[in-house]
Amino acid sequence: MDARFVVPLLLPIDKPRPRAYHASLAMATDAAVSKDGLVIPLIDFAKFLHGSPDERAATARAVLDGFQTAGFIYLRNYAIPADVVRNTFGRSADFFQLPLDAKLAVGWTTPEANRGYSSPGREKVSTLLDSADIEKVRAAAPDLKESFEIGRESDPHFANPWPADEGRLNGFRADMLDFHDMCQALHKHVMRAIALGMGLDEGFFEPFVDVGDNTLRLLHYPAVKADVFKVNPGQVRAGEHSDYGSVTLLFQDSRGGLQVKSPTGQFVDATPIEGTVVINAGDLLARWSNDTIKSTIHRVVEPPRKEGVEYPARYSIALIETLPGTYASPKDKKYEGIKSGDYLVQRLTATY
Ligand SMILES: O=C(O)CCC(=O)C(=O)O
Ligand SMILES: [Fe+2]
Repeated sequence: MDARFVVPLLLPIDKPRPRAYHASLAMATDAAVSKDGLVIPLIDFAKFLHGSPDERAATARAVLDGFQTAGFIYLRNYAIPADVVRNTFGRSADFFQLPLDAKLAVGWTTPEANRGYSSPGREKVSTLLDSADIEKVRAAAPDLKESFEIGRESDPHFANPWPADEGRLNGFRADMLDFHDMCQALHKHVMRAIALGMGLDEGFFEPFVDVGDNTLRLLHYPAVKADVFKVNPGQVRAGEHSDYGSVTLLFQDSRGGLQVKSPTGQFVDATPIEGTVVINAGDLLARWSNDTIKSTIHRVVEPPRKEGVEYPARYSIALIETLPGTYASPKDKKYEGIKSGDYLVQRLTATY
């Protein structure tokens, strides 16, 4: 994991915005979610990728505004072809159908490596920071999920453990690395939009994201008896948490269950919308932006359609990227500098 120092920005990014700014936001976005004071915009990213300078600027401001208000956005036309996303979901299902011992053979080892397979119950995401506290909630209600983490393939210190390239898993590694590359390109465009939205040079973040230190995370929430959620009221598929990195790209299937905490403290459904990717800001970006950007709590619970005795499996794929520090003047600075790699290891150590 590459360790980079926090770079404080000296830019007043929270100046009152002129009226025209809000008018341009209205043009660039619809709402994907609007409930209990939580408005998550649905943004046409083609207008950033291929639009006129005015369209690009308005889209960049909409992206930043979404991260500053909800902490979440939905993008459509984000330039990863739909059949590539579909294929990646299919390959992910192939992986999780392997026998348990084959998956354990490529098991997750350490927070520093953060690569490999975690069986159901291994990881407990939460808003807690202390390992003993997390252990208590894990024992009471383990997360009903399994995952496979894929890190940067060219990392000089850590190698990705790959399942044998045969049978159903033939070509799995190549497909995952291709998808990892496409996500990394999208991540860079999103960071360019954030920079432009902030009034910075578009390439401002490039030196911090050029290495591509990100984790592609395949997630499988197995089919589960519906009464599991009734017997244990604290039971969830993934506990409430915020993400650790800069931004997370989240591809979800059509099952539903993802919920985002509203400003009034209610969990609101982040309903899947075909052809979109959900993107949320993580703790490092919040910290780095002096909390002008929100790292919003979210979780995965039983699906909203509560018919039948068993809920079908849910799959999702997340790309999590780490990053380095925005404050108007040194006295406004809320956090000390931290290396992104050290921060991630600190959080992962408590979680596993
Ligand atoms: O599976 C999902 O929809 C959410 C996953 C998530 O929040 C995470 O991996 O951080
Ligand atoms: Fe998350």
